[in-house]
Amino acid sequence: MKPIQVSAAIIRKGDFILVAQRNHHDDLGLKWEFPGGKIEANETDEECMVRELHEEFGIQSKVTGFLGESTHNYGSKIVCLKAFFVEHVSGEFQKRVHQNIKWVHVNELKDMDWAPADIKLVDLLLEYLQSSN
Ligand SMILES: Nc1nc2c([nH]c(=O)n2[C@@H]2O[C@H](COP(=O)(O)OP(=O)(O)OP(=O)(O)O)[C@@H](O)[C@H]2O)c(=O)[nH]1
Repeated sequence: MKPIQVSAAIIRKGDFILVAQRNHHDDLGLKWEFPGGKIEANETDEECMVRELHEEFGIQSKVTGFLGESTHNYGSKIVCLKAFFVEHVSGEFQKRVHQNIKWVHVNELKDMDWAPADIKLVDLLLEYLQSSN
């Protein structure tokens, strides 16, 4: 099975990170994720990131760095998630596709009910934040 390539955004405001809850109608409904989505043909990971954030929230953004990746086998599909640090450039966040979106303090990230592929990314993010303090 070929992994599905997905870009996921780490958007930070001080000690808070933007997290999104998958719509109850969707696969992995009500699990929390980092916003983003599947890479389309002829698109780089970074272009995908900016496009998805515009589609999902109506914002303009730019990718400022790469955190790391997590590959998870869901049985019916394998997802390769690449997490990027993203800066919010302009526009109000609008909740267009998710059940919920919220800013969560970094100390509370571990307590969220994450999509399984994201658990490794949360660990990478916490390590990164500890080492950059
Ligand atoms: N955007 C995003 N997708 C994630 C994360 N973690 C994770 O397992 N995924 C999976 O990666 C895929 C992302 O595709 P998408 O966001 O475009 O999702 P979708 O609901 O349209 O997918 P579908 O076509 O499988 O229904 C989904 O299968 C989703 O379950 C995450 O943190 N962010």
